[in-house]
Amino acid sequence: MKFSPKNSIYDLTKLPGANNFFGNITSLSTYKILDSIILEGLAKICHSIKDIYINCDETNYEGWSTLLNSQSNLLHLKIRTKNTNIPLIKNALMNKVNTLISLSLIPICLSMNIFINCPNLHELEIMENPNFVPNNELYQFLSVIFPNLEFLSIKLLNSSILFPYFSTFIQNHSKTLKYLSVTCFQKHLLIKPDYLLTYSTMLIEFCSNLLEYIGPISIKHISSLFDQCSNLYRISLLSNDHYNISICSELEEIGNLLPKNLVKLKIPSEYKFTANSLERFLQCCEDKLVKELELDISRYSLDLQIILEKYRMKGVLNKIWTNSSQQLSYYKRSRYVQLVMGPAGSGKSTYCATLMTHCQNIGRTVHLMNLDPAAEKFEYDPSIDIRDLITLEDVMDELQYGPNGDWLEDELGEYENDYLIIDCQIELYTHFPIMRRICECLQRLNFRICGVYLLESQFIVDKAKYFAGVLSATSAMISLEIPHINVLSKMDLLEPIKKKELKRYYDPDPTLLEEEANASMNSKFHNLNRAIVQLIEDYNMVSFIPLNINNEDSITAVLSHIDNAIQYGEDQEPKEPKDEIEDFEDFEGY
Ligand SMILES: Nc1nc2c(ncn2[C@@H]2O[C@H](COP(=O)(O)OP(=O)(O)OP(=O)(O)O)[C@@H](O)[C@H]2O)c(=O)[nH]1
Repeated sequence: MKFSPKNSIYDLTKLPGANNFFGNITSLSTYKILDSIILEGLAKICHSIKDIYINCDETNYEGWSTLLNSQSNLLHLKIRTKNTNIPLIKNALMNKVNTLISLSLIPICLSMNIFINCPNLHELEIMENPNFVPNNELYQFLSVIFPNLEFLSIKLLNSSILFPYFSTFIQNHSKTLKYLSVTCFQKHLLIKPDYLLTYSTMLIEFCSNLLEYIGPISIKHISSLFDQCSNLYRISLLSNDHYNISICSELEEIGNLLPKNLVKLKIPSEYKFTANSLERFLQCCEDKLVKELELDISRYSLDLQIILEKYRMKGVLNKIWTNSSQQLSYYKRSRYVQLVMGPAGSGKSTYCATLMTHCQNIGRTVHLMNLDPAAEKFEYDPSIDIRDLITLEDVMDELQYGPNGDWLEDELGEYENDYLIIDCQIELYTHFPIMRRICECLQRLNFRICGVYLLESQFIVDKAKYFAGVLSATSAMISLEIPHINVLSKMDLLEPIKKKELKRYYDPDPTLLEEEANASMNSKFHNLNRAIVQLIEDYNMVSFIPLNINNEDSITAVLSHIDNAIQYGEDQEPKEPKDEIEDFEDFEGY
């Protein structure tokens, strides 16, 4: 059982049934929050926590200390904090860590000598601490051998003075290590060249068991790495330099020495090569590789694009990763769009702003796109703005002027994390075929589109307005031919009694509604009501999701319906070192 407490002033253990409910917790994590009352309460009833994740920068660790003291079988410990030393946690962990299987300290924030006796340690992730002067305890820790260590991830300062010690630590574990990641949380590693040479020699001499390697290697050792570590199936090289370095001959050599199971190769953008050497490399891939290759070369000049496309078509490259600023035009990754529609005042702009905030909070990148030349101000600056192409004055001068496909394609090409939210004006999809053209353009650019149609909840309880709303939503759905979700906006304004009544409309039975509508209308409208109900039934797609913008769960529910409609997340890539490095940029402020 997992438990992630949110901030609360209550002792949860006083709740009825708490012993049964919380007593079985095996995994506990807190995020940015440290509530001693909760943790001390849990300490009384939870004694079988195996997996602990402490993520906070506060200084009061009383609660965690009490909780850790009451545990006897810790297997996984993860700590993220900007604090440089946390003696309370250190004391609580004393003699409690010898059962650990995995340990992650980002950055190192405890005296490492408490971890010297962890015979079962299988995974270790540590980050150098810029404010933690290396002390004898750390050197001592780096001289210990953990007989079961298979996964090792080390994050360094860019010119780490500890690098040689880490290098020795790696060598000492070379027999068991399968996964090794040596990265830097700033953009560039700048290890002294002679340190790097010694490290590279060590790596190829001792670490032939590696299955995955992320880290630096001296240029002159690149081909030996491929030759000696023939079990590698994922390799991400990190440059140890700011400058461009030519690796033409190395690239050709690598081709001849490819580990046959290689599925991922990442070459840093500082490494340059010619189209000819790339072609020779890919030729070898075609001949030797058993599996398809995912290649991230962070380069995309036209000559390289043509060659890459040729080998992609042959299936040698299943994916081509690009860096953030540009994209390969043929790279068919999925991208996503929400077209937010609805009558004037239904809450479209408010919905867009709410979603932007929500996505920011959960760490999702989304961009706002404005298609309204008359728009004046936004809570979030649009990433793509029609006002860059056309002003309201232009529109008035030349009424025929609509969004221009070339402009749209140019703008859309810029985004790597492509999730766009487009705030649409009602005229765009009802009066002109422009929205359909935009949808076609987006689909050509490999966007998956979901229409999100907002209707005000207050109006919907009135049958006549319900029919009108459903017809306008259906008209948008039919004219655009894209997956479509109806959202009932402004639920926070609805009285509780009306909310109950509204539930019938979430997934309505049109026949019932027809009877109710007929009861309050003149009989000459009954045929019309019948025809509308028939239409709704034919499309069988009219249902509504309520949205209360003041309730995070409600926003999450709406977003997950939309994600489901466009299958967002289905082909998201795992986080790569580049992303991880960026994650730690906030440590630069130490
Ligand atoms: N209480 C509450 N007010 C809302 C909500 N959504 C929108 N509003 C208010 O309703 C009014 C119209 O909202 P907008 O987001 O501008 O609506 P819109 O659909 O973008 O309007 P147009 O741009 O004219 O088409 C504003 O005063 C908003 O503050 C909501 O969920 N709850």
